[in-house]
Amino acid sequence: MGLLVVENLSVGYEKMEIVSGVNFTVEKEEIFVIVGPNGSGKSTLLKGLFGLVRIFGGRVILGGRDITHLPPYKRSLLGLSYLPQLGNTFESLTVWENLVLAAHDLPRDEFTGRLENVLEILPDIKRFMNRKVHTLSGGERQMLALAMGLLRNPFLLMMDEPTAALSPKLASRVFQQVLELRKNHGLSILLVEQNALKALEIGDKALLLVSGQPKFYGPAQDLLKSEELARLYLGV
Ligand SMILES: Nc1ncnc2c1ncn2[C@@H]1O[C@H](COP(=O)(O)OP(=O)(O)OP(=O)(O)O)[C@@H](O)[C@H]1O
Repeated sequence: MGLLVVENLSVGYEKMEIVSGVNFTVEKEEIFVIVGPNGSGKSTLLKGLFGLVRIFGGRVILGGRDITHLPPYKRSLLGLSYLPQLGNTFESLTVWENLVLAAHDLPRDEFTGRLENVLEILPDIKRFMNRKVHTLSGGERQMLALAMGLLRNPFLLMMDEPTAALSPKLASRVFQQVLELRKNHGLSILLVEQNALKALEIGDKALLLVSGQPKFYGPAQDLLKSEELARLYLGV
């Protein structure tokens, strides 16, 4: 049994089904990559896994438990963490205030210890702890969003295009961090990426979505090697 099992899942908005009939499994300590052209439904699928959009059919099983219809906060308490592409921080508040908010529903006495762990993983945050978020660079904001996700001690971290709007150098750092989170902290990571080539290089398994339909599911290396799919859909 995988850590996250997605069975014949279809998701969308109101009357519109956007993603249809998706099946995949994410194992412990696996990096799972979702790629596909613009508008193919990658973000919608991720939102579906976190309970933020309408489920049209299928099931989502986390650690053996059916979470298909659980609200997001309950999924979060079960160890699933979701970093959205936009609006993942509170701009007019300081970094410290954002971290406190991210942990608002956790036991108070756990906050200090968890924050220490997170600052060990992302020490750079200490440098801008008292700054307002709107004064941070794109890379610093992304780091804060990651810290907010990690504070919740997830075992499965879902990231929606964490390298969007970052320079190639900072994007490489994010990919490096993803590898370290797996290696040093045993996390599983589900990564939606525009930067398909780089993401597939660090990924174990991959799903290719095209117009809401799964076109490929299997080892990430196989997708990279498939000249036809890579050329047609990933611009490789
Ligand atoms: N709130 C919404 N209501 C209705 N349709 C939406 C909503 N959000 C997204 N869509 C539509 O769903 C489709 C899939 O969008 P989605 O953002 O999931 O794609 P994506 O693969 O993540 O795209 P990108 O790579 O450009 O971020 C698009 O046609 C989009 O216009």
